[in-house]
Amino acid sequence: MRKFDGDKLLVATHNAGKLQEMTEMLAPHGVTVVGAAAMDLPEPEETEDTFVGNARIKAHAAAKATGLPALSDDSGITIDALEGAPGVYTADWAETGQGRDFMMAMTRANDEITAKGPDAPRTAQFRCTLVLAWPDGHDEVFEGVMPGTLVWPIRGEHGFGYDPMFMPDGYDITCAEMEKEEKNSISHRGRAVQAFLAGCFG
Ligand SMILES: O=c1nc[nH]c2c1ncn2[C@H]1C[C@H](O)[C@@H](COP(=O)(O)OP(=O)(O)OP(=O)(O)O)O1
Ligand SMILES: [Mg+2]
Repeated sequence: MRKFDGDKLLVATHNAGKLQEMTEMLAPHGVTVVGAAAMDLPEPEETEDTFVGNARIKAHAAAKATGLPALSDDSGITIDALEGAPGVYTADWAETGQGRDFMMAMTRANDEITAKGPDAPRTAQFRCTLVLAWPDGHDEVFEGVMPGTLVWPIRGEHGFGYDPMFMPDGYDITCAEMEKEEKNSISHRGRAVQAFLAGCFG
């Protein structure tokens, strides 16, 4: 596996919540995170139908544009009662034309599960694929999963996206009720970052 040997890492995301979590998780390892917006990078179209496909698009676009290694994150939620939906379309469910509305997206998720009947499982997984791409076209892929249950009504003010409806296995609070360190220690993104650190450092 190719090593990352810089001290500044371009994280190819326009999502402020992801960027904050990456910064918190990588700072203790001496890595300074720079986001896509700070580098004036455009937001590429995510035209693939897999997490790894879209993560590759974002990482390679940023690496080519800057000449620096770039780490992207493609993530989302897979709901068992909905055969894995919204999956790679997790962000699309929140799209309104005037920005994203995650209350609308979470309501849709709850409504679609409820429509499956009282016995439908409420289990789901948060999934994260990280791709580290270099300007020469090489890349490395890392994945993380967090299993849990979708609760209704939503609870908590922390985090972002679907955090207020996601209760990780082994917890009786949602990701939006956790301290950020706690979420990072068990989350899909946290697990993928651990794999990245184990694979690309040292
Ligand atoms: O820890 C999480 N807690 C709550 N919600 C989350 C999480 N992780 C992903 N999600 C949801 C919201 C996000 O909008 C979508 C991913 O969509 P995705 O295209 O990968 O990210 P994005 O468009 O927000 O930012 P970008 O593509 O610039 O990295 O899944
Ligand atoms: Mg996106």
